[in-house]
Amino acid sequence: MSHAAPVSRSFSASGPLRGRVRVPGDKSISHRSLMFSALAVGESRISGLLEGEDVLATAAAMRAMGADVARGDDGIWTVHGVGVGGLLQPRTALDMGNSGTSTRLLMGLVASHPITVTFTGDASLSARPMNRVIDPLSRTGAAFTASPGGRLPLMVRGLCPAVPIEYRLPVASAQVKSAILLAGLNTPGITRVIEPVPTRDHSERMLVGFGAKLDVETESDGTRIISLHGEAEFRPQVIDVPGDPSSAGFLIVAALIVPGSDVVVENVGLNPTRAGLIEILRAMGGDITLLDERIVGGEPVADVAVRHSSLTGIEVPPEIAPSMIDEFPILFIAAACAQGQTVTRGLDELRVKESDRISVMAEGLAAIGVIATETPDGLIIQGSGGDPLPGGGTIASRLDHRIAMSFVIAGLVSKSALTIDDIAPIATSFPDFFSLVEILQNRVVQTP
Ligand SMILES: O=C(O)C1=C[C@@H](OP(=O)(O)O)[C@@H](O)[C@H](O)C1
Ligand SMILES: C=C(OP(=O)(O)O)C(=O)O
Repeated sequence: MSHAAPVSRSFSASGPLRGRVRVPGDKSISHRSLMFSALAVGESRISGLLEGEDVLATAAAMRAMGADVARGDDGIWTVHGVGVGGLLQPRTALDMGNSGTSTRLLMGLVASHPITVTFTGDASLSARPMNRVIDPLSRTGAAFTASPGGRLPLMVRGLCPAVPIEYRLPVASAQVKSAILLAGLNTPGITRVIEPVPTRDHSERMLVGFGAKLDVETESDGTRIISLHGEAEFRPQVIDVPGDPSSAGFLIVAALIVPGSDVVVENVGLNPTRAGLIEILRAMGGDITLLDERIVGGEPVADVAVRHSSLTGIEVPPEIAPSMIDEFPILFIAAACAQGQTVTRGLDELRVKESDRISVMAEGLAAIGVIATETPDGLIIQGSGGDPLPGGGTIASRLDHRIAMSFVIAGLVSKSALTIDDIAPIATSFPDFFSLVEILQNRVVQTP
């Protein structure tokens, strides 16, 4: 599932953004909906599934391991699962494309099944660290043969029955936490993950929804102890996937920085473990109101009303990072438009995403005339005080959807057009991105 040829495109200053748009389904919840439904015996139905390339890679992998996964003409996905412990040996290597979540969570699932699976991916995914899951999963008895540095391509030989482990996370990572819990599903006894810094909790919520017995204790310092009872039996579910707050973030920041904008982004998931961006943008002076707060698919959701605002730079507290980890690239664009300086730190994890998001954003901001200083674990950005950004440069998106989308939004407030060398990666998480931006610009909808 490697990308098509690079698609370069230029972006220039936009008129006000106005209107209402609905963001597509949450990527994290979409991956988990497919994986968990594939472990239930019977038919699960999923509406609002994100149909981005990353999630389609998960769908293909679950099919290759025996589940029946199909999309109806009404957009509802049905999955007939094989049962916990029932995953089959795939005939070929599983191509995970650009998706870290698919790879790491599936490595966990495979680890406790009696199958051997090779995972491959694109150049970005093949540069990302997998030892963070190989190390704990090896303790369950699974065997790994990885490329140098614990990279893809790699092979997992699962062990059944596997050994239940207790593991304290050395990095704040929902992917590592989830990989261990998923290995625990087909393992006798209790698998325990100790999470000193809370990360997104979609796995915990959904595992309980599918019928797993899982207990979470929170200690006085915020450490979470998650205990999963193994040999679970999953019941099929009807799932309504809420909208993706990480995708919404691009449209929310666009409305804040493009003068005259007044936008409602509908159906935004606001799980507290994902809602850091809105908190920080409000602290910067963003006019953001939550409308019609409700529960969708067991998750808090609201429509988010946003008006153009004068933003002020702030120091972003590092503790908030896990709840907005994928939103830092677009926060940096908001900071570039704010009055004064924005300081971020504690963002080491950004260096191991689809690209090194600290240095790639620093390089891109420099290319469009924004002063940004790279530190070992963050960026310090001097804002324009609401003036247009100079623009004019060319941005290397480096197979990273969030870098590409962040600079599309920067282009909307740039004096001279900026060029992005490759916008194709946007399809990994937000295939409708351009249509939604164009709807808000009241332009004719065009696909790139
Ligand atoms: O569990 C998940 O669905 C995800 C966890 C995060 O990764 P890490 O766990 O590596 O921080 C996030 O960046 C990724 O987009 C999705
Ligand atoms: C980091 C991301 O995804 P993944 O790790 O699944 O590739 C992301 O979507 O920003």
